Amino acid sequence: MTGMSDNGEETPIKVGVLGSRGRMGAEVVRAVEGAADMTLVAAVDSGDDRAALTSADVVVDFTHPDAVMDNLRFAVESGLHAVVGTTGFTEERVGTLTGWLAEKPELGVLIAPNFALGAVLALRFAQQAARFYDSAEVVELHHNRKADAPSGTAEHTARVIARARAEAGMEPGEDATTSERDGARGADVAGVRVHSVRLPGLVAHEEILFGGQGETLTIRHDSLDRTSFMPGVLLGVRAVLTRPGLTFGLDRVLDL
Ligand SMILES: NC(=O)C1=CN([C@@H]2O[C@H](COP(=O)(O)OP(=O)(O)OC[C@H]3O[C@@H](n4cnc5c(N)ncnc54)[C@H](OP(=O)(O)O)[C@@H]3O)[C@@H](O)[C@H]2O)C=CC1
Ligand SMILES: O=C(O)C1=N[C@H](C(=O)O)C[C@H](O)C1
Repeated sequence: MTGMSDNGEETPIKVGVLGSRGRMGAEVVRAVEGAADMTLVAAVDSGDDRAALTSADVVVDFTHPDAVMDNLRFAVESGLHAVVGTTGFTEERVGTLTGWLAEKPELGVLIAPNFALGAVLALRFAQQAARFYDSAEVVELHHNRKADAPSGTAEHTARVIARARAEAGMEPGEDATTSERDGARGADVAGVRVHSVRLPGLVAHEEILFGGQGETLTIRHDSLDRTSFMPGVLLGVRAVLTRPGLTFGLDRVLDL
């Protein structure tokens, strides 16, 4: 709840959704409509007027990596908190957003590469495991309508693993490959190989594989349905109101 009305009742959080006709946006619209402490004030998709969002307290963005920065600039300029699931956040983009937020220190923006609880836990488990194994690789598997590869989750996971290994003073894992067809060893993300699979029937899945002396460890998460992301999105909407500045990752909100 955002505050008290004149008669002493708590007022619901006013939420606007960007990308509202997409796979995720439509699910967010349903989740907000079903939340007792929220009210949906705007549902905006490609070609719609974003002015409808200005009555919101919080905007939720599930659009496209090419659209999200412009949407965020609009949100910050309009004095709206934002919860963002859209992928494509490079360090440069995070720096740009941080600059915009410096002009509006009361505003909060939460960006989460993945809102599913299990995916957030898998990331944390991978971070803990990283320093105990010689090598790590990530395999992400998604539906074939996905625009970006590797997934934002896999990219973030690889970077977190790389950072944990560097902090532990570890060298890159041994790999004798000298002859390689392009892409056969996946994308190199901060020294960690990331492999992307795209198939109809899949939703969102990730395996983090570690190898060491005589053993492997596999951490796997499966989103079997897009409702898996909704508790995290609603949690983010509630949390962002009291978290000024940029928060990156739902793990921060869950206090893991
Ligand atoms: N963080 C997380 O937990 C999750 C993140 N994602 C990410 O969310 C994003 C969206 O995924 P998904 O819902 O599957 O994609 P969809 O393509 O199904 O939905 C995106 C929607 O946004 C619309 N859109 C595009 N540009 C704009 C704009 N400028 N303003 C308003 N609406 C716009 C699209 O319209 P049109 O098609 O006409 O362009 C479309 O309706 C992706 O980056 C994906 O990786 C997905 C799942 C979970
Ligand atoms: O596009 C998707 O579907 C998903 N996108 C996010 C990502 O790229 O990590 C989150 C989840 O994997 C689903």
